[in-house]
Amino acid sequence: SCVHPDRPEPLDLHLGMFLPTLLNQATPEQMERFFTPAWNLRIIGTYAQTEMGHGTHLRGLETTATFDPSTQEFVLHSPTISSIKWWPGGLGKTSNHAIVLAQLHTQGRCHGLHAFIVPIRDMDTHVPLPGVVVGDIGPKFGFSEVDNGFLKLEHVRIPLDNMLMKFAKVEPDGTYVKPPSAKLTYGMVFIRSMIVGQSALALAKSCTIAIRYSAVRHQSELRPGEPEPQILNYQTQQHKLFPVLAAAYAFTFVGQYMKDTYRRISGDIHAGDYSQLPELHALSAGLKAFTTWAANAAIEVCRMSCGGHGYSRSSALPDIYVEFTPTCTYEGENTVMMLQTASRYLVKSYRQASVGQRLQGSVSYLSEAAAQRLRPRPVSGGAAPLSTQDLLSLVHLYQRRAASLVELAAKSIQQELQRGRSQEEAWNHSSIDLVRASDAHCHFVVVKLFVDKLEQVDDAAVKAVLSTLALLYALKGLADNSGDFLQAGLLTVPQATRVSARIKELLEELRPDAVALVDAFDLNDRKLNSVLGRYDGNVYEHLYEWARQSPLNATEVHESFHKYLKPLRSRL
Ligand SMILES: CCCCC/C=C\C/C=C\C/C=C\C=C\C(=O)SCCNC(=O)CCNC(=O)[C@H](O)C(C)(C)COP(=O)(O)OP(=O)(O)OC[C@H]1O[C@@H](n2cnc3c(N)ncnc32)[C@H](O)[C@@H]1OP(=O)(O)O
Ligand SMILES: Cc1cc2nc3c(=O)[nH]c(=O)nc-3n(C[C@H](O)[C@H](O)[C@H](O)COP(=O)(O)OP(=O)(O)OC[C@H]3O[C@@H](n4cnc5c(N)ncnc54)[C@H](O)[C@@H]3O)c2cc1C
Repeated sequence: SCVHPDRPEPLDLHLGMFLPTLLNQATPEQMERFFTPAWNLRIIGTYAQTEMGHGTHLRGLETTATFDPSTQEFVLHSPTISSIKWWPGGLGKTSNHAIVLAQLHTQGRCHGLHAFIVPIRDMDTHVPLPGVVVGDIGPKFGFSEVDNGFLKLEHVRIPLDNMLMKFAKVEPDGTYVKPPSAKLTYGMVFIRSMIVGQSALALAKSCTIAIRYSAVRHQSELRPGEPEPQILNYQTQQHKLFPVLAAAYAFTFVGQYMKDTYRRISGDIHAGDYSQLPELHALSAGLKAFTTWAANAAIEVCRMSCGGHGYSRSSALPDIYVEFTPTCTYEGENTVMMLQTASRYLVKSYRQASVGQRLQGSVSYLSEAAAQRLRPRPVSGGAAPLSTQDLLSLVHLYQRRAASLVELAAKSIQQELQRGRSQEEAWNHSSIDLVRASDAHCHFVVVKLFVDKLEQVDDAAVKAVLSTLALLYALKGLADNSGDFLQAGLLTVPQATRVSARIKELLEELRPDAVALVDAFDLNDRKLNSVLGRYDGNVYEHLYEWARQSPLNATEVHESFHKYLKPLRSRL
């Protein structure tokens, strides 16, 4: 990042996971011994959890850490080819330490996954230590700046005090002391919470580039005989880009909320109050999946809306995509995260609400829905009147859609059980519904947070344009998911038609402010690194200059002419 901020780099894992894991799971003595040198880059670490055979299924990880009381050491070992640690960033060539997640064995019993600090390279020569086989996993889709690596441990011995023991402990005689909560050793909640903000940044960069370029690009004919219009004047171009702009603002507010919530709840956890950990896990897992999936798709929309020049690396959009897309996989594969939110939180909350429990936090609406189910349904049974102007009524609509889909998933599980399926099979045969329920829950949270944020805006003009963006975000989501709302009886076909018409009006309303709204992200040219997204709009001259710098243009006649073309001609 000394060359360019935001590009992935080998130290990302050291900064983004190694240090935070020490902060969350090291004892004060371990902080002294490891954090200080790690902060000064004497120790450079990574977070080695995933193995060749397992990434999602943590309980299936095979690396072992066996306590040897005779020497007061743990023996770290990779017992199978599939147990080789695979993927950790900075592992291949950069790190000299790793936090290794391994199955802890002591006094003949396995106590599950725990974290161990394992030196892997000599601190002075950087040569791999005895018993350590380490290297890079080879070229990837992107992330070429990062040495994602493999690590094979052959009976490597580390001191007892290298197990991160803030929560769980192993006594010198090998006695295992349980953590106050088994959930504390999972980790990853911090980085998932941070990724929500990364989704917002990726969206802000992409729509800044695409909207600025769409304001300077003139193409085709809108009215015969008139000059070629800005492509931003085409309704289809607005329909592609303005919802992305709205999502960029929405996710910025959600990212701030996620950071604040993480800070608040992790403070409670450090004070010994674990009661909010399930909400934090469910929210961070769900919003990480929801925002990265949405941003991943939107970056491609922005690239394609720039035509051929969008495909050029000069636009920066290919790099933004290649660097962002693994967020849908790492830190918890998105489908699995959505299932976590649904199975470990939403369905559990639905069942609690169904027996009259008053729920708090982001699922409090499920209590309302449960109470609603007990009240007699209105005879009409039809959808409530729809306002395409009133944001609060739209928030309520999203809330009811989420409640409906959570109920649908819970009932699906019930029906599968009644068909005689086992618990596990019943859940698996309802997993499509579970993912839909999580998606709808997260969508409601995003819409609600966007509207809540407007209450904090004092400037009338800013509030007006943000309200227009919030309306567009909510109505576009309603149109894109109209099946859910129709199926839940929350929308009629005439209302869906009105929504489409209102979206067109909002696109027109936003057109005059579109460039100002992306300028407001205040992403300077160095951060954007995009010829198409330049603040001065001077695209063509800089595009030509950028091409001229291409290494292929270092010589007028490329050596390939003499090496291949000319000899080929002589043989024809
Ligand atoms: C600083 C800004 C960032 C800039 C960038 C910096 C760095 C770059 C960072 C990242 C990119 C590069 C690196 C990427 C790193 C990685 O990818 S690290 C590896 C990530 N791997 C995963 O996330 C694994 C995903 N799998 C799992 O989490 C578990 O297998 C899963 C939860 C899916 C299932 O585990 P299992 O043991 O089967 O649990 P259960 O489903 O049975 O649940 C048991 C209970 O535990 C609760 N729980 C589960 N996970 C957590 C958690 N993380 N936190 C808290 N609680 C958790 C769950 O709710 C259950 O609770 P109940 O029993 O229901 O009460
Ligand atoms: C760029 C990059 C950087 C990474 N950096 C690190 C790192 O620094 N440290 C580290 O430890 N790891 C790292 N990883 C690994 C990453 O965490 C894993 O790839 C991720 O957790 C997914 O696990 P997996 O690859 O085993 O995929 P799998 O879990 O095998 O997923 C494959 C498919 O199976 C599906 N699936 C799996 N389980 C279930 C289920 N229970 N229900 C339904 N469907 C399921 C998934 O949805 C997916 O479609 C990195 C990965 C990438 C791409």
